[in-house]
Amino acid sequence: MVQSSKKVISVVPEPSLRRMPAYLSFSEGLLKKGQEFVSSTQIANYMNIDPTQVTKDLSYTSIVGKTRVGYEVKAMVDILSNFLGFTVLDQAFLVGAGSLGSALLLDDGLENFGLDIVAAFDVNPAIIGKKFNDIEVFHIDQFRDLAQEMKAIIGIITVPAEYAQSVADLMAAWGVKAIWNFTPARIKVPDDIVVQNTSLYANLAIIFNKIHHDREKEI
Ligand SMILES: NC(=O)c1ccc[n+]([C@@H]2O[C@H](COP(=O)([O-])OP(=O)(O)OC[C@H]3O[C@@H](n4cnc5c(N)ncnc54)[C@H](O)[C@@H]3O)[C@@H](O)[C@H]2O)c1
Repeated sequence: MVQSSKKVISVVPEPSLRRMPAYLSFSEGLLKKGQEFVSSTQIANYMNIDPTQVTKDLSYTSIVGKTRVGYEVKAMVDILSNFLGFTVLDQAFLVGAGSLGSALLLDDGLENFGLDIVAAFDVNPAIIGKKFNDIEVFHIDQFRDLAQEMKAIIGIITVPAEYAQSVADLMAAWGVKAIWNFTPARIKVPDDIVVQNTSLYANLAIIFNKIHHDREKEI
């Protein structure tokens, strides 16, 4: 079999992608302090990982290190924020403007990471018509019409778990490309829709597991 010498552009492994926002935040800090170059060892020490892992992760991007000096900090900030999609704003809808949903609507930080929530939906008459951070909450029955008008491509689900699938169906029928699901329910959507499940509680379970394990070791 003839091996092609052409470089294959590979899909970035999820663990590498998960580390990249931390590389970005670290290099932004260095840039503020006026540091021009950073080595993979310095990044690795900050991250508490091996320098070869840093080099491997960054090799998925177009960042190129220079022998002896390392990576140029400004280029790292620019390339990583582009690579992670943080420099382009993508529009999103949020369904379920209760305590978690409204907190997300009030979070200005999401825009810095490329997420622009343009409208929210709920079924509670006490919430409909309210604005959080200038984002209006509409009745869910208005979803189809407003989706047509606003053309958001990301759907955020923050409803009680039992309604997650029906909301996901509505979003899929409209044509979102990705769903950020904060509910503990596992939703089913067509394969071409990206689904990311996020749970603070899962992280809490890891914390508890670790501290309980350490406590057992002490006994
Ligand atoms: N991922 C996490 O870390 C995390 C953290 C907190 C809560 N949650 C989950 O997020 C969800 C919301 O939690 P919460 O504490 O904000 O609850 P909440 O009750 O405060 O808010 C839920 C909102 O959804 C609305 N709603 C209900 N059915 C709807 C429907 N069919 N269409 C549109 N809106 C509808 C309700 O009126 C309410 O405003 C739950 O599934 C919860 O388990 C996840």
